[in-house]
Amino acid sequence: MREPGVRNDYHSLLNLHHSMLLRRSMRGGPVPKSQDGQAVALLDAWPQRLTDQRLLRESLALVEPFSDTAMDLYTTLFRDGPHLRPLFPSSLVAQRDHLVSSMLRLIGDLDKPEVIVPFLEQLGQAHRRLGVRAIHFEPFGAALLEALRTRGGIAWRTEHDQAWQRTYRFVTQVMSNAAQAALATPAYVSAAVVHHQQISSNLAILRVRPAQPYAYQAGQYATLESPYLPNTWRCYSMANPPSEDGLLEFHVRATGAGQLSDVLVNKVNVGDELRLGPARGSMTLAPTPGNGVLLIAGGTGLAAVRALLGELALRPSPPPTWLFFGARTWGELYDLETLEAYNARHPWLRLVLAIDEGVAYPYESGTVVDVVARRGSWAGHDAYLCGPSAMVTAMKGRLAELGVQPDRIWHD
Ligand SMILES: NC(=O)C1=CN([C@@H]2O[C@H](COP(=O)(O)OP(=O)(O)OC[C@H]3O[C@@H](n4cnc5c(N)ncnc54)[C@H](O)[C@@H]3O)[C@@H](O)[C@H]2O)C=CC1
Repeated sequence: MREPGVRNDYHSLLNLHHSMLLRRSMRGGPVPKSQDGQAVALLDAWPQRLTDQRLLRESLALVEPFSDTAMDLYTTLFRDGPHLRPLFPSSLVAQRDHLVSSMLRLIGDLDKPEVIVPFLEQLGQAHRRLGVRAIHFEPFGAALLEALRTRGGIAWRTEHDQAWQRTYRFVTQVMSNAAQAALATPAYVSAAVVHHQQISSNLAILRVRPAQPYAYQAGQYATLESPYLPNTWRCYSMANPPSEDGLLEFHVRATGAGQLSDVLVNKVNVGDELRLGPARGSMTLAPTPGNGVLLIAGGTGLAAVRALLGELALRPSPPPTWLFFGARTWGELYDLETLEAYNARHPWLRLVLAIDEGVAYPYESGTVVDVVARRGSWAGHDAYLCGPSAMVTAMKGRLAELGVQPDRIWHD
């Protein structure tokens, strides 16, 4: 293990290098602005991409369980480069799961450049927040290959190795190009917590004031990090549309001890600082002329839906809108005062509240999916869904059966 001072020197040098690139970009130096042409060139330079996809799929069977291989990768990486350890969260479990799901997604979609390039570009930009730079890709790649070869054993073939090497080169080039193109925009802004309301033991509403103007649209989400849990970033939707006071509201459910959500609900308080990554997500309002709007929220998925509702209320003549909000129990239906105030003020809005089991008038009984479906056809509506992924998947299927055109359904 090296001394903390050595680590700090290492990271200071990297920061210096980063500032130099930034200055060069501001002077109009050779820092790429658009990545589209670069990505096309990288794809053209990789003619055996589909064969490599087949080889990667085949190789996965040799290194099962892949989550263990990923953990071997981190062991090798920190053995050879202990100075890299501070770039990662103290618990590697979520990090490993994220890596595994990103790699499986990458392999599954290698034949779809229109999906994979934006995915990698976003990943490249997101890694800036963690202090990851192009220089770190080489030791990571070496550790990845060592982990694959060791686990693959005698069944590991040269073809598998080469396919992984070509893929990794493509991935890191797209990621570094995207990170460089984003150099002039901050990787994150700090934000002060100005309001923390504990709704229940595992649910809180936070309001934060970013230290500088923060651009986003209603329906988008941001990644958050707290100094109480360094290097762990999680996504939360802004629950309000952009407002003049610049405040952002987040709804957070604690899902497990030691997770960021737990820290945000149970530890963070007014006056604490958070870090806020750039806004992401495509679930923004794009009303089809003449259509009604269907807003559907499950649990804290209410956040994004409430921002969309706030945005609709700012428009001169909002379309007829239904808002369905479902929670497991009566006690978990939160933020009702705000929703009921909107409902009372706006004749174009109809609010329906649902709880999974039991009947508690005026709430409807059943999952939000069942309660929406119970009303019959939803033809002529644009639908916006936010909540647990099982709810979103089930709702998408039901809405398609109930007359909503698939391209008129939004979710993130
Ligand atoms: N906090 C935030 O800003 C955001 C949260 N989310 C996601 O929303 C989810 C909220 O979680 P919880 O509040 O714990 O919700 P939950 O698990 O308590 O479920 C809320 C409601 O969703 C419906 N639902 C859940 N599973 C369903 C299924 N399999 N089929 C049909 N309906 C189902 C039910 O009506 C249920 O009462 C999380 O997965 C979170 O990732 C999504 C976007 C933003």
